[in-house]
Amino acid sequence: MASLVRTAFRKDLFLGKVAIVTGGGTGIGRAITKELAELGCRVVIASRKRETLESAAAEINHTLSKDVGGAALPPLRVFPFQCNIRSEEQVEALMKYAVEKHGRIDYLVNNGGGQFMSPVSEISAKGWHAVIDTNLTGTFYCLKHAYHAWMKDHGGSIVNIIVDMVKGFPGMAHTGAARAGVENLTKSMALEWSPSKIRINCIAPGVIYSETAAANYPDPETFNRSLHIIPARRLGCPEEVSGAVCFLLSPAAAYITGCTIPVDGGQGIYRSPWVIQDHEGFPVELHSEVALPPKGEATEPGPSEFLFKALAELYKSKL
Ligand SMILES: CCCCCCCCC/C=C/C(=O)SCCNC(=O)CCNC(=O)[C@H](O)C(C)(C)COP(=O)(O)OP(=O)(O)OC[C@H]1O[C@@H](n2cnc3c(N)ncnc32)[C@H](O)[C@@H]1OP(=O)(O)O
Ligand SMILES: NC(=O)C1=CN([C@@H]2O[C@H](COP(=O)(O)OP(=O)(O)OC[C@H]3O[C@@H](n4cnc5c(N)ncnc54)[C@H](OP(=O)(O)O)[C@@H]3O)[C@@H](O)[C@H]2O)C=CC1
Repeated sequence: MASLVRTAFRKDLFLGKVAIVTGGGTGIGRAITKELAELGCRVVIASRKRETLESAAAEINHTLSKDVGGAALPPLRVFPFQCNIRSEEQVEALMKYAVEKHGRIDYLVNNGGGQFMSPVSEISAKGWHAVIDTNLTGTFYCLKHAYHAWMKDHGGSIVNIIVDMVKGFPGMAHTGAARAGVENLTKSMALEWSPSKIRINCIAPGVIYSETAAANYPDPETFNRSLHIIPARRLGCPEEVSGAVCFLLSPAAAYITGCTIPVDGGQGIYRSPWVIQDHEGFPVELHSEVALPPKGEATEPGPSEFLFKALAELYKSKL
């Protein structure tokens, strides 16, 4: 049976390599795991839910190519390991397992994470810590222990999955803060660890649909409602994040470190999903020589309509 895994890369790209993918049993992490394994890599998938990991590993192993260019590949290339990245002890055990059972850690993909929607004013201390501990501290534990267990002496390549938070992340500010922390940590690690030949980069996905991701939001239409902020005018697929991860891990990215690649259909350079409720406007607190014109109604969405009208007037006046 031909493999069910599609990839744009050479089939033996990661032959003989070992990767760890946190959150590798679902959504984006599952797509990354499938592609790495299809390209010959052995992949340890790590997260909290043992059953999810075990069934994902079995399903993926079943779909992979059995050989490359006529040479047989190991039939089992995905291995589950239960680990809560919020526990430093469990992360240390994960890295130990990878080195002892699989011999090396060439790649680390810090993908496990998540959050819930809430205005900042309503986030409890427990909820705040849950999100920071998962996304920022969990990533720190994985980085630190992959370094000590293997990469310090042998090099490696790391990809951290963050989010599109270039315009802040109102509505999910805790995760925006955590991921901005990861992005900055990435730059520090790129510099501190360059003598060890470790490359480390981030990918910032936009709105990527998967059933497990959507299940985290109370309204199933949450993702579709984001279409107006996406220039590509569709949601992203997990496989589109995976392709970028494989590129960053591969020798083709040998001169890339400390950077972030958005995989977001143009969302990052476009508008924020957040709607500012109209209000009377900030008070002018300085004495000004100008009197501002009376404030009109600021309706959203639609600033581009106003801009187009102004440009049309300008164009007409030049004819
Ligand atoms: C706007 C842009 C549009 C744009 C819309 C599109 C968005 C796309 C951008 C990003 C998309 C994605 O990331 S999609 C991927 C989503 N996947 C995930 O989030 C999976 C992983 N997530 C989680 O496990 C959880 O969300 C996370 C909070 C991180 C950890 O949960 P745990 O149950 O393990 O944590 P605990 O330690 O038990 O603490 C839970 C506490 O967190 C708080 N908490 C948890 N869920 C809560 C909730 N729904 N509402 C309030 N508070 C909550 C409470 O205080 C809980 O305490 P108690 O009150 O005592 O219970
Ligand atoms: N989908 C999207 O639009 C976007 C997603 N992202 C990020 O991409 C990553 C993958 O998300 P996605 O695939 O969409 O959603 P999923 O909910 O499918 O994936 C989240 C994964 O993280 C794992 N995870 C969560 N908490 C922990 C923990 N404490 N320890 C170990 N593993 C954990 C989960 O496994 P388990 O429950 O078994 O622990 C799960 O496999 C996340 O970091 C997410 O925030 C970023 C931007 C956009």
